[in-house]
Amino acid sequence: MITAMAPPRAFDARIPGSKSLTNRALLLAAAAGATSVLTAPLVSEDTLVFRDALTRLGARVESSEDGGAWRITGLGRGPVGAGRIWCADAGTAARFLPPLAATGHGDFVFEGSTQLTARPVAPLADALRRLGAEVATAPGGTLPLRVAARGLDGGRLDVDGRLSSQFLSGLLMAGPLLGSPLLVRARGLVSRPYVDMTLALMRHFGAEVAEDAPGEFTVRPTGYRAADLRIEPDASTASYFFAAAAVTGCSVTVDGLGRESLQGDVRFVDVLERTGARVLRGRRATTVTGTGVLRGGFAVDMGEISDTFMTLAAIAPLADAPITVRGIGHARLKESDRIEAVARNLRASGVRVETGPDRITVHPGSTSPARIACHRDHRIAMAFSVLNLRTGNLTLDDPGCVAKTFPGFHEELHRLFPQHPLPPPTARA
Ligand SMILES: O=C(O)C1=C[C@@H](OP(=O)(O)O)[C@@H](O)[C@H](O)C1
Ligand SMILES: C=C(OP(=O)(O)O)C(=O)O
Repeated sequence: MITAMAPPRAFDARIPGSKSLTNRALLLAAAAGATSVLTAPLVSEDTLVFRDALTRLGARVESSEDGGAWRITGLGRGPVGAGRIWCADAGTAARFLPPLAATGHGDFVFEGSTQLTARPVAPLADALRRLGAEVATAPGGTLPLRVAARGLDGGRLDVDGRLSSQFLSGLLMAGPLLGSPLLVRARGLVSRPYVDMTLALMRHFGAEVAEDAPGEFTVRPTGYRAADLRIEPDASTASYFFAAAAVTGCSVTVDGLGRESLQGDVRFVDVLERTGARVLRGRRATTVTGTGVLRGGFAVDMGEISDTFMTLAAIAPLADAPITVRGIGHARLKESDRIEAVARNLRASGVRVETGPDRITVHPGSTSPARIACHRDHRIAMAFSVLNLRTGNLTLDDPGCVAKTFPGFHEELHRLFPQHPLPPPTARA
């Protein structure tokens, strides 16, 4: 007798817009001379702080009545005036906005949270100084960063890209507002797909930028043209829902995130495929179907998609053999030292873990009850929530920190997987 297998339960996950696309599009629209409309922008701490910062720098941003679109009327040049600009926890604000400010005229001071202040901006400050800008940072090369702006000419520039790609992205986006062409060469660049996203969006807003040789760019001083853009769902955020499919043996589809996505993190599904999940890559949607069993016994370089390494590392104890992630040294400089944060939390729940400067190996094992230390890092909270769908014995010390990129994370995970506990309203974003 042949018995038909029941098809896996299938869900559509509602994933909010990409942070990286939203903040780039906000900046480029604010630098353009007319009005641009962004549809389906991400509404979260990182994008609201970026939007407020641009408003302080002189752009006008209005929300549609349902909040589903933002209308941005840009300046057509760099900002003029003076002000203190609050960047909160947003690396994109701290690294994209100072180069924009340097192309204007006035006095701008960029400040951030204690967490953001611990993250480097020195390579960016150095690059701006070499272009002739007057820039000061705190003694360790961190925020607060002050720009005394009086317009900026282009020129030839080497940028250190080993710690973050955001320095290069920020400089490239300022390029069309300079007085002459900018030729920039990046050394040791990490997170390359984010630079491709920068180039694609700059071109969408009318810029002329070319990659003359790998890592060498020319930006022409054309200014920007207003343009409309629909923001794709965030691929890093989608990784938690795809991983949830893999560990629970169901099927999760994210609409609007297809194989032509501008986001490198869409490649996280290739890594899940190595664990045995089935992946369907459509032009406009991606589906992951899991088996509930994870195949381990491999090493993978996630240096280009490092925001998703914790999604894999957190579920790795469920695999049948060790999993090693390498190439992720720069993940130590994000909202937390992410290699240490993942390792300590897994060890606290009884899992064997080894780390190196740019790698982590997680061994199979069952987890004992533990309180997960989030370090105010949204991705630690979201990644360990996926592991907990299977183990049910983990609690987060700070569930509200997901608000940096997905304030509704707990509600959406709970809607699809009711075993995910909803934190009390006071602990939520
Ligand atoms: O440019 C961007 O939008 C980003 C670049 C990446 O940072 P690094 O270049 O510092 O790795 C990524 O981790 C961050 O979440 C967003
Ligand atoms: C590293 C991150 O953010 P950012 O650098 O933009 O603050 C992130 O969202 O994982």
